[in-house]
Amino acid sequence: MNIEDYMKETPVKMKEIIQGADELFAEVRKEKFSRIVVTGSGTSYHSAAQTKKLMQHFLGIYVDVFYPFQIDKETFLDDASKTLLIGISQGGSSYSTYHAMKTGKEAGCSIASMAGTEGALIDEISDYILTVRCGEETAGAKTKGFYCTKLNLTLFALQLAKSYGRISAEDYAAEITQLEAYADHFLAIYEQSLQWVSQNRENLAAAKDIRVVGTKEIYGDTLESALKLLETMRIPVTGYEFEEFVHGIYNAVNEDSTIIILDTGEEGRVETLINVLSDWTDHIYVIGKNGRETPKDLKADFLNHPFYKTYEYIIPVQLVCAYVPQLKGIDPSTPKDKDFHRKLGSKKLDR
Ligand SMILES: N[C@@H]1[C@@H](O)[C@H](O)[C@@H](COP(=O)(O)O)O[C@@H]1O
Repeated sequence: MNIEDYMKETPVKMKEIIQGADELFAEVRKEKFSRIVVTGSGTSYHSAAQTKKLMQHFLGIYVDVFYPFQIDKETFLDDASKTLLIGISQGGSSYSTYHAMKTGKEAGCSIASMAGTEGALIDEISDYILTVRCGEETAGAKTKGFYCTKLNLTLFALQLAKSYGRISAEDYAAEITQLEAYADHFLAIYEQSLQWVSQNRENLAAAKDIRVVGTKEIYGDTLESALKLLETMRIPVTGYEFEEFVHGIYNAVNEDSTIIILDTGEEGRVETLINVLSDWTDHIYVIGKNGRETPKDLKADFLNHPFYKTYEYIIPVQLVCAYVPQLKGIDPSTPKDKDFHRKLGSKKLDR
C-alpha cells in the first residue's frame, strides 16, 4: 500500500481507536500520576510534541516531551515513583526509545508503551501496553500512524482526566464528538488538498529547498511536515514556528527557496511576511482558510478547533509527499535505503 492508501484509511482507524479507548486505558487510568514524560524519535516525537499542550491542559500536571537522546538520570532528579514515562515507536523497535524507557524504569518511573503493533520490543519493559491500533503501515514515510498516535495520546489524557475527576463524563463525550467530527471531515479536506496538489505538482517537484512555517499551536505538525517532505522529496527541508522563522531564518531566502506557510489564522502578520518574502522568491504557498487568490494557496474548509486542527492542516503537505516525488523519479513510499536501520543498528529488525 502507498502513502495515499494509508491516509484514506485514517478516519476509519480514528473511529476504531476512539471506540477502544475505554478498554485500552482501563488499567492506567486507575493510577494517579504527578508527571508525564513522553519520548520517541522522528514522527513519534512529533506526535508527542503536538499533543503536549492538550495533555497538560486536561491533566493539570507537567507533561514533558523529550527525544530519547535527551533522557538520562538527571531527567528524573525528584522522586519518580509518580512519573509515567510513555515511549512511542510506531514500528515498536527503535532502540533509542527502548533505552530511554529503560533509563526511566531504573529511575523509578512507571513505564507505558505506545507502539503501532502488538508484541513490540518497547512493550517488553512496559507496565502498561497502550498499543496504537492504527494497523499496519509499511510505507517508510508514516502518515496514518501520526494521526493515530496523536489520537492515542489525546484519549489517554481524556481518560485519565475523567478518572481524576478533572472532566465530567459529559465533557469527555463532548471531546469525543469533536474528535469524531474531525474523522468525518478528513476526506473532505483530503479532496480539496488533492486538487491543490495537482495544480502545483510540477512547480513543487522543481523545489530546491523548502521551509515550512507554522504557528505555535501546530508546531509538532510543522516539524512533521518538514520531516515528511524531506523523507519523500529528498531535498533540504526545515520547519519553523512563525516567530522563530522571523528571527534570522529569512536571511537564507532567495529565488530558489520554496516556502510553505501553514496559516491557522492565529498569526496576524502572515500577509506582511508574504509581502516581504515576495521580494526574494515567487515560490510561496499558503495553506489556510484565508489564502490569496492564487492557485499556489489552498483555501480549505478547515474546522480550526483549538486542539484538533492538528487533524487537518498537515493533510495537504502529506499529499505533496504522496504525489509529487514521482515527478522526480522517487517512489515516496519506499525509503532510499531499506537496509539503513540494520546498517546503523538503530532498530531491532526481524532478520
Ligand atoms: N524514517 C523513520 C521516521 O519516519 C520515524 O518516525 C522514525 C521513528 O520510528 P518509530 O516510530 O518506529 O520508532 O524512524 C525512522 O527512521
